This record gives sequence, structure tokens and C-alpha cells, in this order.
Amino acid sequence: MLKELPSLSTILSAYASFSAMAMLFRTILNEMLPERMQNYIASKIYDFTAAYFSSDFTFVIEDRWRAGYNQMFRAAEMYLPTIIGPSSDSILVGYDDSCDPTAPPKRSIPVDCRIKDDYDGMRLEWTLSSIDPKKFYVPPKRFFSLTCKKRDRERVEQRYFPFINKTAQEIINKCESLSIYTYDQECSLWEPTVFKHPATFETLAMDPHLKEFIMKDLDSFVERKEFFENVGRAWKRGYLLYGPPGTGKSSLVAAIANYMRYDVYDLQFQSVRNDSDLRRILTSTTNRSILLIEDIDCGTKVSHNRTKVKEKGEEEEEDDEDRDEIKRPFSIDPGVTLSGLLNFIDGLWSSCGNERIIIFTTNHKEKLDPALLRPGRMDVHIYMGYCSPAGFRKLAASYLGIKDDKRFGCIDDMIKSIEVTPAEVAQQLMISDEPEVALQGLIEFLNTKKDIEEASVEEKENSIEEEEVTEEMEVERQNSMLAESETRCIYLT
Ligand SMILES: Nc1ncnc2c1ncn2[C@@H]1O[C@H](COP(=O)(O)OP(=O)(O)OP(=O)(O)O)[C@@H](O)[C@H]1O
Repeated sequence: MLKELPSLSTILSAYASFSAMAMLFRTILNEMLPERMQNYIASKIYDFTAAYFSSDFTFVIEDRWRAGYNQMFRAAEMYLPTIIGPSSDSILVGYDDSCDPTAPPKRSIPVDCRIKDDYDGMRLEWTLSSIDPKKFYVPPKRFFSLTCKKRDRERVEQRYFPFINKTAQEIINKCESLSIYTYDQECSLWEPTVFKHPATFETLAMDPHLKEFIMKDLDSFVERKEFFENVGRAWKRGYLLYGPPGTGKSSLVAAIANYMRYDVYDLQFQSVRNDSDLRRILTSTTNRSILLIEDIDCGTKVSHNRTKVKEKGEEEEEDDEDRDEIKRPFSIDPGVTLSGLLNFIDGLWSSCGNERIIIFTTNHKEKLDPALLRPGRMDVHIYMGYCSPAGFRKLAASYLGIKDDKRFGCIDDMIKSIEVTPAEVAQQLMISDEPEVALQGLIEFLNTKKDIEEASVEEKENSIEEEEVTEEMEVERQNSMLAESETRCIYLT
């Protein structure tokens, strides 16, 4: 039996010739194949053997899912900092404006750090990776890799992922600070900042019925998820706030954000290159948020003017400032079109995302394209008007802490007859902490405003009268010329 086994010298010589062959093969490969090709082959061999022999399974969760933001990625971003333990080798920490600097810093996940988690007897390992794109305007691609045992794969999908989503939602609900995002065109990213606006429905000076209507509308929007599904509509609500400057449109947006506890995405149209850019920007906002586009009339005006430039070329009569504004972006990009925007409001793209509020504000509703005002486009149109006596009382209560004063009657009468904005009233009430001084200052301000208004009305009437007189004189002059020519004609014949 032992005789049948090869001798030690035979084994050693076989090993030596195999090693020599392998070295020869490797040298030939090194000589003949470029380094990149060698690496590729090596990685393929490694992947094949690792997949075959490994008992691990990896889930990859990218930051984007199809055209939108990946909610699973966001949930992991919220959940993982809560489980970073002693086994992790690094952690990101920092403070934002809302933090008490004496409290421990907030945590986040560093790139390439391994985070271990145990759930229901499963051993799980997370890693965040980031890939820099070659194009400077494309943001880095980030993704989580979650490794588990192959046998646990189904349990991870069925139980662990829903658990993470639920925990992330609880964290968001508990989170005290809201964020306001502005779009950074250079990095193609929404930049968050802590949103701490003091405006609430309580502090807003506006018609109490309108206030109640808006609050009820918001409540019913949140509760009607199933209704939206049943009627086949996207779970969205659109508000158009219009009215003169300083009547509280921005304050109402802040009050809505505070009431709903939604983050705000504040989009400047000027920072959007074109419709596909707009689509990407809008789909990368998260659910339970407010998309705010202020002064929507300015955005659409730019796009109309661009069309004009296209059609007419550089017209002489356009003033220099306008021409500069129009030529610059047009030469780079076609800009946002109205149809691009409408497509997102109620077109096919409107179904991207859930529980979203879209708010447009404008000082000039009449300048808006009728397509934007058509029924079904913006669900609720809210007029923010000049200050009313009830509004003044609300401001007096907030700014001076008083509910009544002997000057209130006089101020009410003046406010009824003068167009004064809540911003103007608030500014006067801030002049002093002493109610008498502040109210007296307001009365003087209203008197001055009344005088100016009366003077401008008088001036207008005078100019209308003057215009009428000039028109009459012109008609008379033409009549007399006609009569003269007729006389001449008669004379000639
Ligand atoms: N209705 C209001 N209730 C309480 N405060 C108000 C109201 N309107 C205006 N203010 C005060 O005036 C300031 C300016 O108001 P706000 O910016 O909300 O007006 P706006 O209508 O959005 O103006 P614009 O059209 O110029 O953006 C606010 O900071 C707030 O203090």
C-alpha cells in the first residue's frame, strides 16, 4: 500500500516544476498583458471564487432610486448614527446652529467606516462609500453596502429594512429642528440649513376665517392618504399665495412649515439650467416637505423673454439691464419652460414622491400665465391683503403684548381707509417697547401715509383732467382743421 504512494522526492520535484510553470506563466502574462487587463482578470477570478465560496450576501443601497431620492438610503442615514458603538473605528461629529454647544455633538456616518449591527440574531455590517464623478457638475455617488449571511437575506428584506424605515420615521418625528434647503447649482446639491422661523399661525396677522380654513385644509391633506390613492391623484397639495409685498406670504410659508413640521426646499428659478435640471432637482427633494418657489412671476417672465430673444433677435428697444439678464443664461441653456414646470405640478412627474406641499408666491397674480391658474393646477389660491383692524390687533398683541388701548378705535378707522401692509404696521410697533409711544408712532405714520395717498390721488385726478383737456383741445384743433379744409374744398369747388 505504502509502495503505491509517490516518494517525497517525487512530490518535491512535481511541486518545483509546477512552481516553475506558474512563474513562467506569470512572467508571460506580465510581459504580454497591460497592467489594467491583469487587474481586471485578477478581480474577476477573485469575484468568482469569493461568490462561490463566501457565505455572505451584500445589499447595495444607492442615494438615488430611479429618478428620485432613495428613501431607504435616507432612512439608513438617520438610523445608523444611533447604533454606532465601540466596535466602529471612526465617526463623524459636528454641531449645527440648533445645537447647544455644551451638549454632546451630533453624529453622522463617515465614508468607508464599518458599522456593525445585531438584529434578531443576525450579524450585519454597513459601509458607506462615495464615488467621485468625472464631471464637475455631477454630485458624488454615495451608497451603503449592507452585508449579511446568505441565509439571512430574506429576513433582512422582510423585517430589517422595514424596521429601519420605521425607526428613521420615529427619529424624524422626534427631531426638534427643521431644515431649509437651498439649491447649490455648482455642486448640484440641496444645501440644508437649520430652519428656525418664529412665525406660527398664532402670530400671523390675517383673517381668522382664512387662517382656520388653511389649517383645516392642511389637516385634511395629511389624513387623506387613502383618498388620494382611491381617486388616483398624487398625494400633493398646491398653494398659490398672492398679494402686495409685505403682506405675510413668506411668513405664512414659515407658519405652514412649523405647523406641519415639514422641511422647506426653497428653489430660485434663476439657478435652474433647463427642464431636465428642474426635474432632477425636484425629484431629489424628500417626502413630507414643502417646495417653495417665490416670486413665480419673475421666473416665468425670464422664460418668456428668452423666447422673445429667440424669435426677434436682439431688439433695440429692450433696455440694457434686461438684455444682459436674458442673453447670459440663454447663451448657455434654454432655461425652465412653463410646460416643464406644469409637468411637475400635475403632469406625469407629479406622481413622484408623497405628502408634498408645493407653494408658489407672487406679488402679481395677473402676470402669471393662465395655464398656471387653471383649476386643478394649484389647489388653493390665497390672497394676502393689506392689514385689517383684526390683523392690527393681532400684531399689537404679539409685538406689544396688549389686547386693548384707547387709541385702538382711531387706528382701526385709519387702517380701514388706508392701504397699509402688516409689515409696515409691524415695523412701527417695533419702534418702542412702550405701547403709548409705539401706538402714537403708528398713528403718525398712518397720518403721513394718508396725506401721501391723498396727494397722489389728487395728482392723478389732475393729470387725468389735464389729459382730458388736452384731448378736447386736440379734437377741437382737428375739427377746426377739418372745417377749414372743408371750407377750402367748398371754396375750391
Ligand atoms: N400677516 C402678517 N402677520 C404677521 N407679520 C407679518 C405679516 N405680514 C408681514 N409681517 C411681518 O413683515 C415681515 C415681512 O413679511 P413677509 O416677508 O412675510 O411678506 P411677503 O408678503 O412675503 O413680502 P414679499 O412679497 O416682499 O416677499 C415679516 O418678517 C413679518 O414680521
